[in-house]
Amino acid sequence: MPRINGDRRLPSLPARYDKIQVPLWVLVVGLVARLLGRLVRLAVRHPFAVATLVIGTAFYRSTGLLGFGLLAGVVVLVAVVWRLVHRCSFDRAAWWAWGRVRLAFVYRRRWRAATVHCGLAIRIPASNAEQVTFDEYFPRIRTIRASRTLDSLWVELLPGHTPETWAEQAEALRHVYRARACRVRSGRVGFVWVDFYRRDPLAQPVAPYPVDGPDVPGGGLENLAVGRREDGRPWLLPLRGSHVLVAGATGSGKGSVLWSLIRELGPAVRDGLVELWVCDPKGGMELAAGSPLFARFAYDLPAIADLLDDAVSRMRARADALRGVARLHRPTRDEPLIVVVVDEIAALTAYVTDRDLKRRLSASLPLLLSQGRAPGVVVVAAVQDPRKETLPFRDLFPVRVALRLVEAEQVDLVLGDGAHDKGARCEDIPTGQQGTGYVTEDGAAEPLRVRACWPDDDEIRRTVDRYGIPTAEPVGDPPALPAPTVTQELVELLRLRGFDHIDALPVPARRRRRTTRPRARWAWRRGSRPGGWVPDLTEYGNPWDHR
Ligand SMILES: Nc1ncnc2c1ncn2[C@@H]1O[C@H](COP(=O)(O)OP(=O)(O)OP(=O)(O)O)[C@@H](O)[C@H]1O
Repeated sequence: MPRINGDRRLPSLPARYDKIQVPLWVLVVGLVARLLGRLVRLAVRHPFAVATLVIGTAFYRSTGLLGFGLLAGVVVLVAVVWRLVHRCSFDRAAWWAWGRVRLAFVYRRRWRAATVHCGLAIRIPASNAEQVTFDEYFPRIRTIRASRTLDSLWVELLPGHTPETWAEQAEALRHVYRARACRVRSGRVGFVWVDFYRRDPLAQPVAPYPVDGPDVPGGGLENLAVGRREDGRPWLLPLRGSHVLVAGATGSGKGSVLWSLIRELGPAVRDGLVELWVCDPKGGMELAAGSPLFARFAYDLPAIADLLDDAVSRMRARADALRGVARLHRPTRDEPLIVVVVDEIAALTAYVTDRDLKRRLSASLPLLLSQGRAPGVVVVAAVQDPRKETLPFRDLFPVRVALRLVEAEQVDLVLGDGAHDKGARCEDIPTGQQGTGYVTEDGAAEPLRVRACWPDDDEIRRTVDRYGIPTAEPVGDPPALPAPTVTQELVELLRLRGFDHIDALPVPARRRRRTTRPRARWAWRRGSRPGGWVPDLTEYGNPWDHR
């Protein structure tokens, strides 16, 4: 009769182990050896802490409390002098020491319980006939990096675990350690970084970084420092050889990302290595302030279509010239990097009603996005609604930034599938934290939380004054004339040209009422200006044209 279990043997049943009688001295020697082994292991793993403890105890025993206090005073004095002389190395050492303290007293203290309760430890049943037991395996913390904002633990994965296993438990770990946030980043194979954030470095607006001089973070067109990362380091955006899409609901701060980028390009614009071709389909309101920095600036649809067609022509000419010479264009003064900036790209794709314009725009934009990277014509675009119907060629942008979004589903549309599950909660970004968002970086599996710098109007003005090109001519309707300064000479000149009286000008109704006020008329007749009253002649047109 065939056996139910085939030819396999039955698993062995737990059985009572034989007891071995050992002499007492063997037991004592064994325990002492074990204790010594643990001490040696402790000294090897924590040499600094053990050395401090040993030296401190020895000093205390040989000199007493006074000597020990003196030693502590000398240590503090050395630390203060060190900090004053070389702040950078002092900070590094201080954060290192602080990290060790937190590792010992915060993380290691609750580590075993935390990993068991979050399902990150492995328990294998090892019961025998006498007792129910488990063999437990805990993930090991290999090292810690502490900084002002976060503690990063470098953890060795147990067999069968992946970075995703840990990412799923990030929220539970956050609560165990009372952290503001916990994120998991994959590291080398078999390891993960578990970041516990104590403070939010992005809570306050980020001041713009210097763009000139020795303190410039990043460097080059591959690393433009446009904001701050959650770990406190500068957020570096690659531009050369890439296209950048910034998606965010209205008022989420897309403008600050665009302005930070434009500001960072200021020195390269001044040196002639970059040309900014800017399209502002929202009527030029957002970006017009920077027009002296722009080689081309268009804010009505026909002008934008012309600009994009010209960009395609330049791209094709360059591609012909570079064929067989280089695989990626290197910006020079003769052939600068062309950065096409488009604020609200949906206005060029989804909301155009004119058929001809629509045809031209829907041909040029995908061409630039699919072929412009290598010949040095890159596109930086902002969009409010990232859905496929609004932006059909969204996937052609290698670098995508998601600011505050209206719906959770939009996160994956911008950053790629699974980004929301990996922690990019763009719908939870507070409305008051404009410029905050998530970005996926090359090689990083998890989205990175960032906040764009906030260049205010004064900073934009300073940038324009410093790096603007005086010859730049805007494309589109001519700009409004600046209000002329009304001086006595101007009034005399107007009289000479046939205007005997200021009332003879073609005054609009509202103005006429104002200029006929007795005080104002008196002032004009006397040829002086009453304090604080500056007549605005803009509505008259250019006074030099009145003949
Ligand atoms: N990085 C930032 N830091 C602090 N405040 C910011 C930042 N970015 C924007 N703001 C504030 O938010 C306001 C709206 O920003 P912005 O105009 O850039 O939004 P937007 O996304 O471009 O909106 P829309 O799509 O409606 O033009 C700004 O006027 C400014 O006060």
